[in-house]
Amino acid sequence: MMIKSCGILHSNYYFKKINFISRYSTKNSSIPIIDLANSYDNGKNRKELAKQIDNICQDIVFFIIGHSIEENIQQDMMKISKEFFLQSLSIKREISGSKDYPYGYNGLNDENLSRGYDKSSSLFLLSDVKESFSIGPEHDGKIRWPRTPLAMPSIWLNYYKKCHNLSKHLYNLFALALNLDENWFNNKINEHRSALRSLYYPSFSVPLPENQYRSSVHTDYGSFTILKQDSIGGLQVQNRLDRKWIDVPFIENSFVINLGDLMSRWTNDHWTSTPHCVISPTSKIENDLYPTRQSIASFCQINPNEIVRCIPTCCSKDKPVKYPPINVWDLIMEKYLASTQKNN
Ligand SMILES: O=C(O)CCC(=O)C(=O)O
Ligand SMILES: [Fe+2]
Repeated sequence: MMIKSCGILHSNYYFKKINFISRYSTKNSSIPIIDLANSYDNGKNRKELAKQIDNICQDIVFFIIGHSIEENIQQDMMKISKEFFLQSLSIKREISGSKDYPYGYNGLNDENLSRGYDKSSSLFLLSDVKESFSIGPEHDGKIRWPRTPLAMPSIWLNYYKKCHNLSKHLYNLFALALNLDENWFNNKINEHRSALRSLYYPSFSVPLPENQYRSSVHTDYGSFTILKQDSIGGLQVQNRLDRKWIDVPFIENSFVINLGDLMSRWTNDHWTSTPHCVISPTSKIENDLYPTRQSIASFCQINPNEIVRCIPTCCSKDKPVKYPPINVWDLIMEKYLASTQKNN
């Protein structure tokens, strides 16, 4: 219904408070779901949503729905990645990472993410039971693609572009949530080094030992991660307030957003990066195997030469700066080399 007052037309809808947040709750967890659909065209909505994002980021990860990445594009990405992983090891090993090219293929036992997170407890852990393939941005030199599948470059680059566009929207919301100008992050991501990584956790027939994970406990290195997972489960995150580990369920056509280490540094721990891991499945499927699992992580990184220091709105006399300024790429490489033990 339209209301006419003082010559200005308003619709009732305009005044209605939009509910952006719902929650996925189980007996021992509750994870917020943010619907972005109404946040694209309307600045007022973005500000309203940003206030709620500030509260959520002080606590835990969140899901996003109503985002801009079409479902068929997500499915193509999962499908072509699976085709890649099901090839012979020799083809996959043709593109492997190094200090100078921290992308490409990592096979079973090539990585232990907890080594870059908690050196002491990682000594007891065996390597992660997973495979991965990663790329960096096109503007950072030539991407090394596997020989096959032939359609991989076009599908991956399309997905990469979509994630970057979505990340720009999320950066704007995070800036508003931190009482900054909406564009505050723009000049920090114009030469970004965001990485796209597809993960494949193979099936197995006997339970993994207690000291082995599919992905061991870690925090991500960049600003935040846009994570797509399949319906198999296993992802767990640690709640900031009570430090409890909770399962992250599968929600169709959603992404999990978890904050990385740069957010802790920028915000002086007002928000912190979320420790997470992937545990092995507890039940077998028909063919007497524990099921495979797939996920796609888009790690949103900033310009490599950027110095990250506390955001002015996050420190005061009562909240002195905790972290010294740091060059971003140094921090990322330190963690990458620790978890992969690649020193050349
Ligand atoms: O596979 C997942 O769901 C999570 C993977 C992950 O946390 C990572 O690669 O950093
Ligand atoms: Fe992660």
